[in-house]
Amino acid sequence: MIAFDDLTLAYDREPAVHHLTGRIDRGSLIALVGPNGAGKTTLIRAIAGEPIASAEGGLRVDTRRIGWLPQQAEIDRAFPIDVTGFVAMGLWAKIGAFGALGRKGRAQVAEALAAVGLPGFGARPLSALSGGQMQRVLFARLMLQDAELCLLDEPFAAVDARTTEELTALLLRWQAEGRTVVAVMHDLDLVRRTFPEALLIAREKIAQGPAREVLSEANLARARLVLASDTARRRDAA
Ligand SMILES: Nc1ncnc2c1ncn2[C@@H]1O[C@H](COP(=O)(O)OP(=O)(O)OP(=O)(O)O)[C@@H](O)[C@H]1O
Repeated sequence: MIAFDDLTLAYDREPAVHHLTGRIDRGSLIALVGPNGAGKTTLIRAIAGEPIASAEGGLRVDTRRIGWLPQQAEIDRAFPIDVTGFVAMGLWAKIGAFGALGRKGRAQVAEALAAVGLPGFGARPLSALSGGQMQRVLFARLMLQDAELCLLDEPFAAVDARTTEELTALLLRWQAEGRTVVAVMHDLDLVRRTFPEALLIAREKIAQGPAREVLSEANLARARLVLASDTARRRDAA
């Protein structure tokens, strides 16, 4: 589904992702992990098709049906829209941004809200949701996109244990439906428990494979070391 070929992504000539080679197979459920500043968000944004200041090497993504779940901080919750209107954005590819939602669309939105545990929340303004409820709403929108490739940036940040458990079950369901799911993750215990596969990066690739093996103490220590020495080298050069 995704192939990296000596991929380097940089801002202001500082590489955030460095000489990354590898692939993510169709149907994978994979966690993208690494220390702060490792390049995870940069990489997932590039996969989503966002232009990055400077890109070298190859990045191939084998579908245009991509669904994106941004970090919550990137969403303007004060925007005057209700939950139905927001979740319905997931249908834009089908009905267009200005198309009428219609009875079928409304039913699909209601079904998605029920699937994320928020039945009857459609008329609430976005600003009246808790953080965990907002995360469920983002999952509902992604669900309606019916994407082949689902990309999620820190989907469980600031979400309680029960919500995390319920939303994780959705990721597993999407994988069982044949979708490819890539999620930037910080909770390594959760990754070990629920993700079959992980890709650990520290600008460069540290390891990829079964999550429990990738997240060994030795690999995590190497990731921290690579990032710290890279950062120190940049500081000395500055
Ligand atoms: N828009 C930008 N302009 C310049 N530098 C940036 C920009 N976005 C990110 N960077 C830099 O690129 C590097 C990688 O950042 P990125 O956000 O991809 O890391 P991350 O692994 O997602 O980090 P975190 O776990 O802290 O969210 C960092 O050094 C960061 O400062």
